[in-house]
Amino acid sequence: MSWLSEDNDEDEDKYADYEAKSRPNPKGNRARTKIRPEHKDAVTGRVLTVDRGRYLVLVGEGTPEEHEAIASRASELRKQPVVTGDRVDLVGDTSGVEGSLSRIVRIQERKTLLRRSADDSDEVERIIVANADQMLIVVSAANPEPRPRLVDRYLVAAFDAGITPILCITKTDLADPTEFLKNFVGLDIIVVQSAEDKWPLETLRALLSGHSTVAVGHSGVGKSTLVNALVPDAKRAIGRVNTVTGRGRHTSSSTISLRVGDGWIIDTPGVRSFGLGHVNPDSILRSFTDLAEIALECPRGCTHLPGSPDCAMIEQIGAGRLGDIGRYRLDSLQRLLSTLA
Ligand SMILES: Nc1nc2c(ncn2[C@@H]2O[C@H](COP(=O)(O)OP(=O)(O)OP(=O)(O)O)[C@@H](O)[C@H]2O)c(=O)[nH]1
Ligand SMILES: [Zn+2]
Repeated sequence: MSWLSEDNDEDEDKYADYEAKSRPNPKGNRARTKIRPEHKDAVTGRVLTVDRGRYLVLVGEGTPEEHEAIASRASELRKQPVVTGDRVDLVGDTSGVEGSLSRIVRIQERKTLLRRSADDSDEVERIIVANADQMLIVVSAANPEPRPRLVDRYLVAAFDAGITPILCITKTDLADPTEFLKNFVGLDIIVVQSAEDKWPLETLRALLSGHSTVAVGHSGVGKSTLVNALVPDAKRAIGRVNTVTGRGRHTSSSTISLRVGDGWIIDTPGVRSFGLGHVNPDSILRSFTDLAEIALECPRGCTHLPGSPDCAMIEQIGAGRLGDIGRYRLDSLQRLLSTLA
């Protein structure tokens, strides 16, 4: 059976007995009394990719027995999405041999969770990736034109999730990114530049080493090109940018984890928007520790946006506290907060 199979539930019969025991009493709404099996023999794995109800899971990571297994999701997890990057417990046939199918019975506690809320272009909230500790925000210097607001949105999502952002600006052979990059000088983030035939592979490998890095970017910015250069076996589809609209075709359709040295890069499909309805402004302020300290003196409910009455940050930074960099940082913070306003 292909793990790309459309049918999510064809393995259910194998577990019919188990299902029957764990189903709630159809008549009542009493709590279930049956104790579920504890799955003591479960093995742990890393979800590499998800495709139509099938999960590709890496089992025995870093051991001589390391292999990929295909899994479905136990019915008791039905309401909980399992996403790329999740650590899961598997039962059943975890051998990974052709036709084998195991079953995810538990999702281990997540260290981070990157989400995007429903918005105009996508009406459901999506969890993009679990357990990433870095976000590589890929943006092109030209073709398509860089959009600071989209980068701001990625930054907000990263700060909110407690994920460290890194900015990678591609296609610097086509345009000078200096002006664009001025938008981000107030942020304490690493910026990497990339150009055709001058891929910053050593720099990126060093940054990715030992981390789980989710790569995000608007379609067509050259993210797949970079990922392919970093992980030559990955063969991520590379699209052509439509020269009329500057938009890339959607060529990569699923989120996938790829190994880069002793780290992981998690490539996501190019997105045009990034809903942030779930984000609390306080979580953004927390990422600016120097400014957060001043904000303690702000009036209750202060939004810190330009024009906020008696905002301590605006007053003190305006008066030179933290110097020039303070002004840039306040600008950046206000821009990020305004994406939520
Ligand atoms: N001039 C130039 N072109 C580049 C560079 N990087 C990528 N490209 C081209 O940009 C186009 C889009 O690249 P992709 O790697 O498919 O872009 P993507 O961001 O993965 O887009 P999706 O797959 O739609 O998410 C391709 O034609 C690439 O050859 C670069 O540094 N300079
Ligand atoms: Zn304030």
